[in-house]
Amino acid sequence: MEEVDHLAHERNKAQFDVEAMKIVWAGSRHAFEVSDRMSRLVASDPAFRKDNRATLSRKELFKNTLRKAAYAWKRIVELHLSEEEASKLRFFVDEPAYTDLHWGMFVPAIKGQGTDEQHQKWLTLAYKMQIIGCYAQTELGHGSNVQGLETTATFDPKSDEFIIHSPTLTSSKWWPGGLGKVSTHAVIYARLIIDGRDHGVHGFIVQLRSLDDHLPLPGITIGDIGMKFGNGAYNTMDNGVLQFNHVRIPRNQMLMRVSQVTREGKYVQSDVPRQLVYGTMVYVRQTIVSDASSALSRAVCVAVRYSAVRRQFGSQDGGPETQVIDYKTQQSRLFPLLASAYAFRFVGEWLKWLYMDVTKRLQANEFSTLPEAHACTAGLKSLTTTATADGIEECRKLCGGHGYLCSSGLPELFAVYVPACTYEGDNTVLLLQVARFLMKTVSQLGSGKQLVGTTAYMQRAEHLMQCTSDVRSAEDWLKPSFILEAFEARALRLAVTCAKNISKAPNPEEGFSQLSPDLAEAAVAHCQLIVVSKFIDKIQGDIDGMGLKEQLQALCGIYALSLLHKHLGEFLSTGCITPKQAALANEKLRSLYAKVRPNAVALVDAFNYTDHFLGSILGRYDGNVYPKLYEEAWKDPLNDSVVPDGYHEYVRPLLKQQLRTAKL
Ligand SMILES: CCCCCCCC/C=C\CCCC(=O)SCCNC(=O)CCNC(=O)[C@H](O)C(C)(C)COP(=O)(O)OP(=O)(O)OC[C@H]1O[C@@H](n2cnc3c(N)ncnc32)[C@H](O)[C@@H]1OP(=O)(O)O
Ligand SMILES: Cc1cc2nc3c(=O)[nH]c(=O)nc-3n(C[C@H](O)[C@H](O)[C@H](O)COP(=O)(O)OP(=O)(O)OC[C@H]3O[C@@H](n4cnc5c(N)ncnc54)[C@H](O)[C@@H]3O)c2cc1C
Repeated sequence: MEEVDHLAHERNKAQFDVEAMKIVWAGSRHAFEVSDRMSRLVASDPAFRKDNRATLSRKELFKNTLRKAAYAWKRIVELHLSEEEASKLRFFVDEPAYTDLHWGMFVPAIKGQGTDEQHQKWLTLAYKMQIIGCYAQTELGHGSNVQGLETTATFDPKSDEFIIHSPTLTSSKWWPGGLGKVSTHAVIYARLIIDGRDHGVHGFIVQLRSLDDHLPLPGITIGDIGMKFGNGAYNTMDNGVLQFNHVRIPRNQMLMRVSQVTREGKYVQSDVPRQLVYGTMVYVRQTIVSDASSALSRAVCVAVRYSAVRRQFGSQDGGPETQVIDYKTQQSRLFPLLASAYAFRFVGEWLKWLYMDVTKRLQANEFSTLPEAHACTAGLKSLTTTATADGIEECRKLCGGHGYLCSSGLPELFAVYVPACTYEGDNTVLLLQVARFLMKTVSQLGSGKQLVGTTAYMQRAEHLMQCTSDVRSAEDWLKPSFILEAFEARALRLAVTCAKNISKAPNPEEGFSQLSPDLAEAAVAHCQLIVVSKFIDKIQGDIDGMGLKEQLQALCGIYALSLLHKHLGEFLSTGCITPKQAALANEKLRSLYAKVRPNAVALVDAFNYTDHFLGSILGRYDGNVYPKLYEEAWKDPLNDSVVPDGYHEYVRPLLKQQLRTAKL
């Protein structure tokens, strides 16, 4: 049968070159080609089928994930895929698995915190998957407060070993992905004790299970922590619990790049800052920002396509009803999310650059940009994951009732995504890290110290603290200088107000604690400024292709002005803009929605997602939603029989009883 593109009329309206936008979205032609090839490879292989996840039991689900992970590895080896291709392939398999932690945290922890000899020994095994590792930091009693971890690693000079021990119930490792059922090894974080002295938290490589029969090694108790939120979803992952009972490991299994313990039991702190023990978290937070753009763009792709297919009300003379995407309220909820997906993509690209830059500097023992890298990764991880989790849920609502069906793909996407607001640092805790960094920076204002990087704008404090916006027309709100000034002034004024209020407290710690809700808002304002400014930088760079710049300018305007609208109270109360200018911003926003409307479907096509990856009937490329939804309903196991199991036991007797009562 001939395939019909129900969205062809939408695609024909596009005013830009979609193929060129695909390259911009991917980051480069090379990145696009790799991504495109890997997504097709996965989509065309029935072994990677994923449409049955919601109906599997936990055990079936988990075994299925093990099968897919093994098969993915087989294909990676057979096809001699590069690291970049392999990681894209795993991404498109789209199923959380122990391999995420092996490649995403275990390997980077050893790379970042291990010595050359440790790299030689452990990375060689890990790269071939001859050992499988996880990242075991969090405990039952402490996650956010890493310095509060209780597991101990006591040096025994007689045997030249560390004794790893869980002294309390709350010191049980709890949550690490891959730990519960699969990992043979872990990088664990424990307090280093030498001669009774506590040297704080350090990383150690510990073997957990036998490489022969997979049983836990002596002294190790290990298991899965149980079902998590949602059907399918993150339950493909074996988040685990782990207790140590005086487990011995050789001294050379402490990760010794940051500090060392000698044969004699001497603790040696190198020039490298202690905070590098937290380095893996900086790396992963940076990857989480790019992942946010992937998750949000996926939900937005579903909601945009479905909003163009769905019609309600407004039929004139028996003609078709209105496409719901034409309702201004739908646009005002949907287009800021579309714009955010692009914004997070570009800020993620920049953050990757920042991370690579700081890594190069660290290798050359230059540590000055580490605090900024920490603040940016922490803050942007927090900002983008919060917005993405909320955005996925909004997309579900934008799809009305059908969005609540598993076959829309949105419930599972939400359930898989929402822990990103907690893992790798609770989002509020991370904002407070940014706030600390901001308070330090504000305290340096006027000291003559040159501010660089993302706080460079504070250098113009004198102007930004007293300026009022020069915006006179709605059109002015498209000028980057006006947008930037408003966002800079708001961020700086919120931070300076916090600093002033903290200084009134009996001591800075008490002040910080009292002001923490305001500090978190100041941190959000600073992070939003970063996203807006990186979007503007992107547009001002090399963008080739018909109509691309215009579309990106419109999206950038929508991102910035919808934030201005959402946080209007802050922009007005800090005196950065006037109510009249706020009204002009809203006027501009409305015209930008109208500009994006004919391009909306093409703008989500530019994500280049296969139907397999989207996993959504509502978001199908061809828009053929209704027949497929109808077809899918009949596949539900509940429809295997006409009369359901349980009818004769529980329904029939009720009906009979009512018949008897009726006769009486
Ligand atoms: C392609 C691969 C993708 C892989 C993706 C895999 C994803 C898989 C999915 C899930 C995995 C989830 C894994 C996890 O969740 S692992 C556990 C994560 N845990 C956390 O994030 C804990 C959060 N807590 C902390 O980070 C810290 O405890 C803290 C909140 C920062 C506080 O720490 P501490 O008490 O030591 O710090 P202070 O506030 O006193 O700060 C001391 C100074 O250190 C600086 N600092 C803090 N952290 C860092 C850092 N990471 N890097 C650099 N510097 C840091 C801080 O700013 C202070 O500096 P100052 O100059 O002010 O003294
Ligand atoms: C799906 C998933 C996967 C995970 N994978 C791993 C893994 O692989 N390895 C690993 O080691 N860990 C892992 N974790 C653990 C995760 O990193 C922690 O749960 C996370 O860091 C949050 O810490 P917490 O649970 O202690 O939260 P808590 O700190 O107990 O947070 C509870 C509440 O207290 C608030 N709060 C806490 N401290 C402060 C403060 N100072 N100021 C203001 N408010 C505060 C928080 O905002 C939050 O609202 C995973 C967690 C999840 C959910």
